[in-house]
Amino acid sequence: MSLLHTHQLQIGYTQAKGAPKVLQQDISVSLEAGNIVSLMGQNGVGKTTFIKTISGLLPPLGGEIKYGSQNIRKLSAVQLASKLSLVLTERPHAFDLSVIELIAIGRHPYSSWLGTLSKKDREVIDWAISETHINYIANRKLYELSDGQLQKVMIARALAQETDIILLDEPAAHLDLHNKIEVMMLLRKIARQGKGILISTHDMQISTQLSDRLWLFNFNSPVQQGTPEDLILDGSLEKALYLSNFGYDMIHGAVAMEASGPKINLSGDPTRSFWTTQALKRNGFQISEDASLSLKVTDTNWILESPKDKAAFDSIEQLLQHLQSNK
Ligand SMILES: Nc1ncnc2c1ncn2[C@@H]1O[C@H](COP(=O)(O)OP(=O)(O)OP(=O)(O)O)[C@@H](O)[C@H]1O
Repeated sequence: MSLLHTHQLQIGYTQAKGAPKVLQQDISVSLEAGNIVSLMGQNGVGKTTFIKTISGLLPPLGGEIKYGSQNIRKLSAVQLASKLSLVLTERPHAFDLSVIELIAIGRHPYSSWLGTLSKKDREVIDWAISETHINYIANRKLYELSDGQLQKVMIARALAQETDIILLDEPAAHLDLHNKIEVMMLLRKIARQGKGILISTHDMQISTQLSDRLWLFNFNSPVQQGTPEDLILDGSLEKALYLSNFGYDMIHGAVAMEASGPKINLSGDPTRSFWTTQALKRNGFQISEDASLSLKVTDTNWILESPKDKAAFDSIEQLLQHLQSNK
């Protein structure tokens, strides 16, 4: 079921001289219930402008935005707030509020005209706080929070809004790895309950591991869409992110380190070999089966063998020191 779709949407902004500047055009996409979509593209390609346009903060320059069967233009601000929640990177203005007060604002579309919270409102607020693991900061003021803590609070507020659609602009920008994984798992769980989640991100883990689909914004060419794996295999992701020049290693999701130094034939435990390979390549060594120098990675050590010599090392650091001194 499509929760949100755009038809030939044109996005951009109005310049000081008054003429509109088009950033992207002919965007026809659909956000389905139960799906996570990542919006990707280079800096300045128009991702935030798109998110702001579909959430009604910026006017479209052309085309159509529909929530279900309703055109966005027919929806009041309160109606829109009951359909979508938005997590932007900007810090909220009301910095003197406490965390719990900010999250309670997410209940605004449902609370009475006096703003009084019902029992249900309180339950939902408690649920949002507990799902995002922010109980320990619930009574702090927003100005007391770190960037990462604030980011989780903004996600909690979006959850408390209980909308079918959640739009997030760079949700992991300030999160450490633990918190990023926690948020990723939470978004996955919520999506599978039937929500549609759109994330604008530069994070490869979020876009390729978590997302069901990618929408790729390019400069001077149409938006591409598909499952992450298809767009990786046909080269679209690499092209959209201008990674071809760097020899981006799409298997490991990392820059392929160019090496032209001595060759080493490496074998052994896969995990330990993976990290050994990374350290060797960073130091200029090539991994090759036709090398006279062989390295066996065991559970406990690293055994280096040349036609003349054999030595064992207890750590990658020791191995590197030996290799560097004999280069
Ligand atoms: N009101 C405005 N006035 C002038 N330029 C603007 C305005 N709004 C957006 N832009 C420009 O439009 C381009 C797209 O901005 P946008 O923030 O949508 O990009 P983005 O894809 O989200 O980039 P990033 O990955 O860096 O966050 C940028 O070059 C930005 O400077």
